[in-house]
Amino acid sequence: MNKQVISVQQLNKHFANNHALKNVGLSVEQGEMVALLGPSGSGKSTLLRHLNGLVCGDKTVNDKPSNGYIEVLGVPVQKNGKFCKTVRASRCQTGYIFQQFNLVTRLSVLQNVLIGGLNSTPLWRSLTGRFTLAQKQQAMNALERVGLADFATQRVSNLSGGQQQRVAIARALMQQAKIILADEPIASLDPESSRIVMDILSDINKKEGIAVVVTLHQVDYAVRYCPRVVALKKGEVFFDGPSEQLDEGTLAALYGSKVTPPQSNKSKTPVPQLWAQTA
Ligand SMILES: Nc1ncnc2c1ncn2[C@@H]1O[C@H](COP(=O)(O)OP(=O)(O)OP(=O)(O)O)[C@@H](O)[C@H]1O
Repeated sequence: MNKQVISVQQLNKHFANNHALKNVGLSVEQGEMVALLGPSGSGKSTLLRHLNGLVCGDKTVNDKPSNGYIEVLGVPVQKNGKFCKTVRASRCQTGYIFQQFNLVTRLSVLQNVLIGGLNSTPLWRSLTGRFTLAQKQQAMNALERVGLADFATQRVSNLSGGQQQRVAIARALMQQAKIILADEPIASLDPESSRIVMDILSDINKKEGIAVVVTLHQVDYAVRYCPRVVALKKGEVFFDGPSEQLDEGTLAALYGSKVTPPQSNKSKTPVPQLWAQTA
């Protein structure tokens, strides 16, 4: 049996009176590629941010102390609505990809990738920007991996959105992330750039065995790239299973409107049509 890399138990999160996550439980094993689906506002980003220790769950549930617990890569992230001391250790091993790339656009592509290795760099080297030859080689390898080695010296601001997202993935590789959490990584990209970014994430998942959890609005991309789908609805886990089991009825109940399920996730042809949800 594969090692469990993410464990979420009884997670609740309120924002004032808004119950954004309701008793969420989730378990992800090493090597899995999981799509997180659900209508807008269903809690996908909030759940990802909890996994990365950016947000803490509720301390109490119905006036009783919460039993909420999150563990990532065997390291406790938060327990009973409080961060654990080990949260930083887990964050160092977690690559986080944002919709808006989160790069330093005035720096070069290579410098942005090198930033991914800062956790393993002494402070004085980080502050002076003096990276070792080995680190530069590692960063170049990461850029090679996402097909951007030729862009290493370019300013990030000169790159397209799709290319910038590939730099963000290279940065996660430089970080030697053991899992990747990607929050709507293709939401602002055109279909061709989206395909390239999803191909790269899928390749990293398959070749390195890195678990990937990716929030998506496009059901077709989820089915094509992710063998497993977890769908949230109004903060609750509504569906958790093989993506091929996402039928028309399930999708209609999830999104509250008719959504045609893609034919097959085995198809090698380009993703033909987007079933983007804006509910
Ligand atoms: N920092 C915050 N402060 C207050 N409310 C928040 C905050 N973050 C999220 N919420 C609320 O929590 C709920 C879940 O939001 P979340 O962004 O997780 O949904 P989502 O499924 O990722 O949506 P989308 O697909 O539109 O990004 C929403 O009602 C949102 O308004």
